[in-house]
Amino acid sequence: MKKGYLVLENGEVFEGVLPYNTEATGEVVFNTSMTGYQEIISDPSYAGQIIVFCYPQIGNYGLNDLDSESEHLHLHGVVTGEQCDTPSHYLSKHSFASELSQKHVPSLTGVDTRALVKMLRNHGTMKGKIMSEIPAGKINWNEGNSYVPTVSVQECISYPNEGSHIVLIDYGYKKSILTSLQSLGCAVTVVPYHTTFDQIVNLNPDGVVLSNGPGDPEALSDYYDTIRIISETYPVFGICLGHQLLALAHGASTRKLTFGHRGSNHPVKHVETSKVYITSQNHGYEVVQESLPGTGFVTTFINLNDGTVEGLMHEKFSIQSVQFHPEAHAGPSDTAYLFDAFIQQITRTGDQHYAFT
Ligand SMILES: NC(=O)CC[C@H](N)C(=O)O
Repeated sequence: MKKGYLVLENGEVFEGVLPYNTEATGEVVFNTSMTGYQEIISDPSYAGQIIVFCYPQIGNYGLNDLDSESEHLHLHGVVTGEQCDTPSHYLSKHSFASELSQKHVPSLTGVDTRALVKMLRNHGTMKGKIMSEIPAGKINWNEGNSYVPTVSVQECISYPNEGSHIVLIDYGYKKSILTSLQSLGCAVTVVPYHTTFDQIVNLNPDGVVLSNGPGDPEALSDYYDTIRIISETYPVFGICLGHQLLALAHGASTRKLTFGHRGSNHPVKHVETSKVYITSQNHGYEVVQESLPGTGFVTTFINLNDGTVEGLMHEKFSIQSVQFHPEAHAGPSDTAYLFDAFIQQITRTGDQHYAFT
């Protein structure tokens, strides 16, 4: 295999090998999950990013036909310590390396990921390039931060069912959000990120879910007004990017975390009950706690590692949101009950503020 390099914005270079010859540019982020690499690489929220896997060997149980979170891979690249090319699992259909090469995702392996992650933790997330040679001249680091249009559906897609009708606004939704709603009997209509309020009214939903998605939530500022009106009209549940957008739409602010939360074991505390849940997370931005007074939002969950906001509930409107992933995949399903709580909230009349406990 050919030598390759991860060249970082701060000038640091990490050497590895290129399983095949490709180049990539993206925001270099790390994920601490020990398992779940198939779900992680297929999560559309990673669009525009190069994922460094902290776990030393990736690929040993292969990839199957069930666990992908989207049909296409939207991430820009993958960095690993070691890739296993001889997977062993009864459901395995192909190897990690073959999935990446077939779907044209650049990867670099044989990298000292421990040193790389330590550096990212100290210096913060930064851009990087996977390259076959270290360039002599200056690198152009300008890359877009607006990946939602590339991952969202182009047209509405309906999934009929007997129960409540949920409109899922797609900023890059994970399949598990759809299946979590379907498993509760919900009929789901997935709609593009730019769907107008009137178009949503025409769909006559019982509730609206705002999905996860890639990039800086402020890149979607054109849609704050629509999101605010939707959330003042229908019961709404926001997940990750959806949570950030709800906060922004109601006047709160967001900011970038130094190195983000990406992994399958992030502890959060439910403020009202002090119960602790282990959650799946993948985000680089946070809702700023100090920006919440006056917005009508109260904090429902906090992250026990760094005290950041992990959940919100509106005092007046039927709005709940979480920064973590109740659909799990990859990760524990401790908070899967939140989908159920949302549907119960919709079906109860006159009880807008069903507590998420
Ligand atoms: N998974 C997500 O929805 C991520 C939200 C946002 N792109 C962030 O990184 O914070």
